Amino acid sequence: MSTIEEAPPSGRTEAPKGERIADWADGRLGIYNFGFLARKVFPEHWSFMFGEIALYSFIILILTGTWLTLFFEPSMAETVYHGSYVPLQGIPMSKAYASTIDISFEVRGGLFIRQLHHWSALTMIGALCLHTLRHFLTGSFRKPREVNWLIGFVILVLVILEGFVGYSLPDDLLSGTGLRIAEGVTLAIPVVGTYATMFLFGGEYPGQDVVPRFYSLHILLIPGIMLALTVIHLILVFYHKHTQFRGPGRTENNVVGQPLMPHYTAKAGGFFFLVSGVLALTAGIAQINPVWTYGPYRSDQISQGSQPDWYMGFLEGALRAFPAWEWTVPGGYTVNFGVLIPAVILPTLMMLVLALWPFLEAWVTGDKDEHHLLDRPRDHPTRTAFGCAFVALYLVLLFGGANDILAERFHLSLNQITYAVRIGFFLVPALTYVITKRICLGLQLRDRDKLLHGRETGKIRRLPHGEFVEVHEPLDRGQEYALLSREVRETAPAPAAEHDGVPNPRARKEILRHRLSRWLNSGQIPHPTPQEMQQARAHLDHAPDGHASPNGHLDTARPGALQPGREPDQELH
Ligand code: HEM
Ligand code: HEM
Repeated sequence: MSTIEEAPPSGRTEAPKGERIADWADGRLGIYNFGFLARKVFPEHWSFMFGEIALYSFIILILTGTWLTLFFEPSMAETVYHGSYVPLQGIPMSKAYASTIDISFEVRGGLFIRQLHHWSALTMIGALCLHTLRHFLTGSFRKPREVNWLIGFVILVLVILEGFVGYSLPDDLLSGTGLRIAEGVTLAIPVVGTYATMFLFGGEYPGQDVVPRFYSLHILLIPGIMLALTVIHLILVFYHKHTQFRGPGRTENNVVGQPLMPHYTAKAGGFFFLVSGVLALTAGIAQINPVWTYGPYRSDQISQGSQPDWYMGFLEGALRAFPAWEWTVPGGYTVNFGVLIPAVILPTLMMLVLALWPFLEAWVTGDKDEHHLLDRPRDHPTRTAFGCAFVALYLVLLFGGANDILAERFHLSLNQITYAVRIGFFLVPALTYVITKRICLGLQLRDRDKLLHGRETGKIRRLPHGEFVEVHEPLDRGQEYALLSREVRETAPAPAAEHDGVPNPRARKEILRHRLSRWLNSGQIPHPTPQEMQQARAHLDHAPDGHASPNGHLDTARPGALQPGREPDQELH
């Protein structure tokens, strides 16, 4: 006979407290509808962390910047310094400069927060440049992410502007020198330059308005737009889902990785504290922008060895290296090419290429497909070489911006450095292009070699007849798949000169496209054929001392077919 035992009454008449709070919130905010976000999948790769570093530095900038607003006085009204920094005692200066000195020496923790703000700014811009480079080199900007690339690009321009504007706020001799250059550059813009300068400075340079104006831009307008764009940027990353590198089980239709809750949240949270910790440590021990040593700004003075923050250095270099060309237009107007070309036209062209690259590439390749799998930089040698040449050009100009420091430290002639920068401007990017392309081709050949002959293990064996051989191990199935799944791109066909006896009206445009597409797709080492793979495998299997291949035939026609089951989670597009 069986008895039914009833559980003793728990005494609980309502749901647990946590559930009640959740129900309460759901009734008002509909939070249960967002449950799917918890299962959002994030693939893992070290290069994805640059965006996170930028985000965390931005958060620290907002926090430290808000703190600085409590003590900084954005005014160019004159005051006389009577604070604790003796060398500046009794010196007239603007209130902006005096308040920056006070933040540094009078306010408790002020110097630390100022330095944390400045180091976070430098780190954020550095991380964003690497973030941009990683997207460029892996082709993540292709359809459907072109708009997100453009949004990112606008953020990049804004953050550089924000950095420059913030750097100008303390009104010290160094930042004033930077502002003086900005004035010169604005003046060099034909037709509107003079009006734009008057508008910017509220009259003749330096005037009384520039610091309060820059202050509004720095704490309100620019960070406000940046924040809004960053939110849209991240929503779009969620919406498009993340890209991923090729590998077993990874297709154009899924994302394989760790879910947002709890893995990614825990990891990202830890990483936030790590980034903050490193920034705080740097701010605590590494001095940056010691404005008290420069003194207040005076338009008749300039300090020796003036250098902007690193991200503005390329403009400085371009200005220093460009010849002082001028052209006086009939009527008595002077066009200052020596400033206009290096400081306005050159950076605008560089920025345009960067902003429009996804659209140029899509037009040249005629590719209308969505891409969620990333290219390895070596597999797209022309794009990679172009990106590296771009970085090389930037670095040459950055180097040129430090010509006085280099001349002084290394006892070189300033003029020789300037000539080296002029030659390097053309030569270094061209050499970088050629060398990078060769490296990419070499790496592709190595991949092919690995597929056909296995991985070199570094183990040397002696055969019975005395010969020494290196043991080659076949790649495991996952590695083999990742290498073989590389996309083979096709070149746009050469256009016909005429159709049915009628000249093709779009022939010139199509020829241009065909040539560009040939250039862009050049340097693709073909995959080994199935016969080559079979022969190589047979050879490896029977090699005197190689390991037997564990692999059977690799089915590359079904990319999703290989599911090693190592990854914990996946999401479909
Ligand atoms: C991406 C965002 C930002 C960047 C790149 C940035 C950059 C900078 C830089 C380089 C300085 C000069 C620091 C120095 O004196 O050594 C500065 C100063 C300043 N920033 Fe920011 N900033 C950002 C956001 C903000 C925000 C959001 C606020 C306020 C809400 C803010 C408030 C200030 C103030 C008050 C100063 C003047 C104080 C001083 O120079 O010590 N900043 N900023
Ligand atoms: C405040 C500035 C920015 C923040 C906080 C930010 C953050 C992020 C994060 C966290 C991701 C996902 C992780 C990753 O793929 O690395 C991402 C993706 C992306 N970012 Fe940014 N980003 C910023 C600026 C930029 C810039 C300057 C560009 C390029 C010009 C850019 C282009 C992209 C693209 C195309 C993706 C999608 C790629 C993918 O899904 O794999 N972002 N961003």
